[in-house]
Amino acid sequence: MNHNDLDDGPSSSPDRDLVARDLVMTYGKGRSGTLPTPPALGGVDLTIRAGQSLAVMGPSGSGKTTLLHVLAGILRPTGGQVLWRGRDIARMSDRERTVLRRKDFGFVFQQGMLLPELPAVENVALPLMLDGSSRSQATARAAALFAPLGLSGLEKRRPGELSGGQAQRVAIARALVARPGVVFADEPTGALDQTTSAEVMRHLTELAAHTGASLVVVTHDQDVAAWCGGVVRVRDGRVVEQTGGRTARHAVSVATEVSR
Ligand SMILES: Nc1ncnc2c1ncn2[C@@H]1O[C@H](COP(=O)(O)OP(=O)(O)OP(=O)(O)O)[C@@H](O)[C@H]1O
Repeated sequence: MNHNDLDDGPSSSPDRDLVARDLVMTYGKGRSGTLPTPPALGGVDLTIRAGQSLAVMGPSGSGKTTLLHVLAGILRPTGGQVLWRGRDIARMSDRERTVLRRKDFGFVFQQGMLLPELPAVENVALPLMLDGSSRSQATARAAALFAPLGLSGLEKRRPGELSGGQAQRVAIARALVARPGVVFADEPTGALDQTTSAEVMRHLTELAAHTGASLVVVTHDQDVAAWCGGVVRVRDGRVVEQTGGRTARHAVSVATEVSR
């Protein structure tokens, strides 16, 4: 099997750090005569280094998903900067942010969000085709990810014919196939049992580490967070603690396994 497309390995480059500076996000303005809405993010500074994997944890409503969406250019912050490759994402036009999300970022959501009518391999190939690859090229590159993710033989299945864990592994392949700089995952194992969840996290952290992508995972689950090299704790829209900062713990083992 040829894994040449995956063989760059993690590297560190300040140019590929994702940096948040004094991020503020306030939803709505609050009705006149009422108290102003408290900000969902109240001034967040955070650096996600190239190849680093970080879990974002915190109580419900603390601002985790808002932070992920602002970092990923899905939401425009009320204040502050998100710097990526020398540019401030927060100041980009909607069109530029759409292109950036397609080319530079990958996404894994709680429910895979796969297109139900397409076979698994075409779901994975989609980001490459949107970026101009031919169907045959895109499908070949997508298919090469199935074996490392333990999905051999499932290429032609529709999402409805996959288990929850298999569907999430297909979503992981789709998130990483275009070699993004950063992968954002919001509760990627929220719908899975503990064993399947561990398997999905193993694949997600291994593939991200092997391709050199940074990884940001929002989770309530300590076991899920333990797969990441660091943890950011958010409370009331602020980062109250950051620990760790390594690449994913399986960076070395995957390099061996995937390159075999
Ligand atoms: N679209 C929105 N409009 C208005 N307020 C919002 C919106 N989305 C989130 N909020 C508010 O912003 C705050 C942070 O929400 P967010 O979803 O980021 O928290 P969270 O930590 O991800 O929560 P959970 O763990 O429950 O998913 C909450 O007070 C929430 O009610």
